[in-house]
Amino acid sequence: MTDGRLAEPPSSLASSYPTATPEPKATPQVEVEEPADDSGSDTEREDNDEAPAFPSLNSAQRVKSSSSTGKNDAELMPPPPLSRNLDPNIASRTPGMSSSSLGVPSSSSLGVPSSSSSLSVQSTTKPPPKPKGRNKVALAPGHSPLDWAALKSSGADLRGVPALMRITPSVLKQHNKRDDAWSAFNGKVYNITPYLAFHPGGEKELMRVAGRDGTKLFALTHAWVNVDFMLDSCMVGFLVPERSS
Ligand code: HEM
Repeated sequence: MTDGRLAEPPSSLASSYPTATPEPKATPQVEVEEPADDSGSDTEREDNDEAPAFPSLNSAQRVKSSSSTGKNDAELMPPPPLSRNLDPNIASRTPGMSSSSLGVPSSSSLGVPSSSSSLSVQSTTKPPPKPKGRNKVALAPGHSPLDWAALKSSGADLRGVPALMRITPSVLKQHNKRDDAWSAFNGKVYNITPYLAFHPGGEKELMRVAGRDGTKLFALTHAWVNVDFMLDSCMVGFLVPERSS
């Protein structure tokens, strides 16, 4: 059995661990005066009252490791981040903080306007502004752009004239009815009657240029539309100035 002496380090060992336990000689000098009824060897009793070192100074735990944790640096848990910028907790991020340090492209680099917070979600519920002066209409069945492409390449006569003509503004003006509508675009005159029901902007809009030069209005509405390609099979001639007589 242990009698307390076993836990007491030999004087040689104690001197080799100066910081592990208080100096054995310092404390006993104080405590030896307090117990008055103790008998026997004073020196031994002083040592017995001393709390044993735990783990024992010569224990296997102490021997096998040079550090107090028994683990080397590689086995230890890494220290907490020094800066909260590195904190993966989203709630701790400050608004507008650069996210480049987190490996995330910043909103400004993506062309996304930043609001109060770089992490805020941009609202996508706002509808885009409706362009003014433009309004597509619902085309009747069989009158889609594909249907028009099929019709104009079918070989059907969409011109209504045997050959291309020289057309003056006064002559053009005579063709301003729905069933006989001509219009000039970029110096070329087209029979627009066959295209009326296929026009995505509606018959009414297209009839605004019937019997006159529609170049300006066409360019103001949809300059990207290729009228030459759309109405090539409807061409009736070229717009020329009035004859001076
Ligand atoms: C005969 C010549 C014309 C042709 C071949 C033509 C053709 C077209 C085409 C292909 C579109 C669809 C455009 C798109 O989806 O981006 C369109 C739309 C439209 N067009 Fe024309 N167009 C002609 C003349 C006109 C004229 C003279 C007007 C005059 C006011 C007009 C008013 C419109 C409108 C308001 C739309 C609806 C645009 C939209 O909201 O997307 N078009 N047209």
